[in-house]
Amino acid sequence: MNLDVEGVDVSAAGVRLVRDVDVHVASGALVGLVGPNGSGKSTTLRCVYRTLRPDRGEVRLGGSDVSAMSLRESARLMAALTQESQSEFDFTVTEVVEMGRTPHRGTGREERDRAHAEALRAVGCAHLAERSVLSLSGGEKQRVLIARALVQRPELLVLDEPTNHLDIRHQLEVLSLVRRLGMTTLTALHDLNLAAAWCDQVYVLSGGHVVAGGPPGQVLTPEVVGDVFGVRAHVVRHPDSDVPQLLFAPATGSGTAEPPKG
Ligand SMILES: Nc1ncnc2c1ncn2[C@@H]1O[C@H](COP(=O)(O)OP(=O)(O)OP(=O)(O)O)[C@@H](O)[C@H]1O
Repeated sequence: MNLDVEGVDVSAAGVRLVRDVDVHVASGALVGLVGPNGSGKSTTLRCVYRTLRPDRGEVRLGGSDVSAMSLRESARLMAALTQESQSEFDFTVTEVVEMGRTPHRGTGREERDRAHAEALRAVGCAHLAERSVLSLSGGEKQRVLIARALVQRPELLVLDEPTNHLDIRHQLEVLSLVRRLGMTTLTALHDLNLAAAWCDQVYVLSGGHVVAGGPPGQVLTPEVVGDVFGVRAHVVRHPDSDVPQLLFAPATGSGTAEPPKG
């Protein structure tokens, strides 16, 4: 199911947070939102999963305006893994995953148990079912939260920094899992190289506005990265996959010390 964010403006406390944001995610595509801190990535995602209401513009899922849907209806269609998703409560993994079934309450116990088991298997966490989430590593916790999103059986996955706090192996595991699932996915990512390697399309936000969008190789150029992030970037090709990857250095004359030469 495709997602279209069109001409979205959002304000809070009288301040415009994002302006005229257009983002399109084709059915089954993995699309990344990148940009500096405070550029509007989470705000855009919040409009999609409906914790913020745009002042102007529209969010459409499968061609239907989400604001015309009941919250239950849109919760059945999309699942979000947000910055606020981490729980500090002593729930078991199964209990956390069960929370994802809330929009489907009323379905039989058998179907519910099957959905939980399937989701935990998909993220490689079936063996953790009875563990307290408080005892899990950051990577395990993140995968359990993805399982919670999966039991919703959503058409759209919305992820806000799913690789936050994960070591490199777990970052790659989480993105490879998302890729394998083949679901329509919109994700905010800080790491430009992860976005370049895993996303079909990337949108670059700066100051609450989309400044570039398209395939990573066309969008994450030294010029765009230099303008938006204020650093020098060089593009190289990954020797295994040939995807574009970026090497960074402080902008000339930025006053930032150069790293020591080897
Ligand atoms: N409820 C709010 N009231 C006022 N300002 C807000 C509110 N929510 C977000 N902002 C501001 O809007 C801007 C965009 O925030 P947002 O969280 O979308 O950025 P981001 O790109 O996700 O940043 P980060 O990379 O730091 O997570 C920031 O300047 C933030 O302080």
